Amino acid sequence: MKRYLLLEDGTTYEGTGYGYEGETNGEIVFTTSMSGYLETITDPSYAGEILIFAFPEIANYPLNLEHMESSKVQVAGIITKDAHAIFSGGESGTGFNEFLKQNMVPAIDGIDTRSLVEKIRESGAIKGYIRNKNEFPDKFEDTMDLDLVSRVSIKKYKYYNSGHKKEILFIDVGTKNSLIKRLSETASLHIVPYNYDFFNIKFHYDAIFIPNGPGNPDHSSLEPLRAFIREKSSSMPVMGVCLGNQLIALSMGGKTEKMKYGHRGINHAVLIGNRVYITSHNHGYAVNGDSLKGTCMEICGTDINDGTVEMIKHRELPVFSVQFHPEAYPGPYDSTWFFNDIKTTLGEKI
Ligand SMILES: NC(=O)CC[C@H](N)C(=O)O
Repeated sequence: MKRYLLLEDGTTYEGTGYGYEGETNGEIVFTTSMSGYLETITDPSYAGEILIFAFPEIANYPLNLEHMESSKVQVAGIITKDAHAIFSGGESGTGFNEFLKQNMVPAIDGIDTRSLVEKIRESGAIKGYIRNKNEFPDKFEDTMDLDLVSRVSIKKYKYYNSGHKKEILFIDVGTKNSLIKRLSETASLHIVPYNYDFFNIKFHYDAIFIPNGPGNPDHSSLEPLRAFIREKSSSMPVMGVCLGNQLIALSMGGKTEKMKYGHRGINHAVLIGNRVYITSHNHGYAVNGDSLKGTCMEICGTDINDGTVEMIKHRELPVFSVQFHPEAYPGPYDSTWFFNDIKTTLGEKI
């Protein structure tokens, strides 16, 4: 079945449709990961985004549903060069095509993803539609302006007792399962929605953690959360990953900005101190380094290729966060020391 990718700049790409038969729209972004396709498409940070796999062969190994990073596929759509879409097998017995149908996510294959990625590298992330007809919509919606966190955040408080005495207030702005798993190796978790009644919390907790999540970190719906981080950071450890890192920077008087086309992939080199770590990335926004001047936060890690701020910490207090993904999934384990830092911050032995 023919399907079309329609871009805001007037370009049309024709391909073969697979997955769900409806249409979709979003910001078109690309990942350079060669593996971990299931972990990637189920990461809630991708809400509102149509994902191009820059690596040509995708879904060429079976789905193992245990590797899902949330309960469903979160990308708005998928663009591939050569997806092994009907490949079935593995524990689930479900092929990629069938899985995307069940998850109501449209995909398009046979696209010249190399030229598309080059276009985005030149002009920046672009809005687009995947449609069954070659007909441009009246308007290209800016999905990054939407309150995406409300779509993916947990709806009700949940206690995750991992047998550890220390307790973390884990604010779910769109977490990946692997982050919950990694943190639960250090503490029990009070997992709360992003819009929880933060100033009336009755239970005890020793630290706050804010994970990854979709959309613009400066969105107005996140202001009560930023105010809470601002207030609590003077009295207890606050740590974060990706969206969490951006929210901490904003809370402390810094600014964030939209990147030209973001970082999405699993081999981004980050310099921290005098060491380079190969890290997993998925971000379209970044902390503006200059905006931290005169604040209590300092930059302690940057991306080697473009200087993007990748780690910040408080000059005096135990408040620190990373833009990259130390939990990997998918990605290399170079930066798992981040979880040891959390452990020692909580007074636990490594
Ligand atoms: N993975 C994330 O947490 C992404 C954070 C934010 N939505 C961004 O794109 O930069």
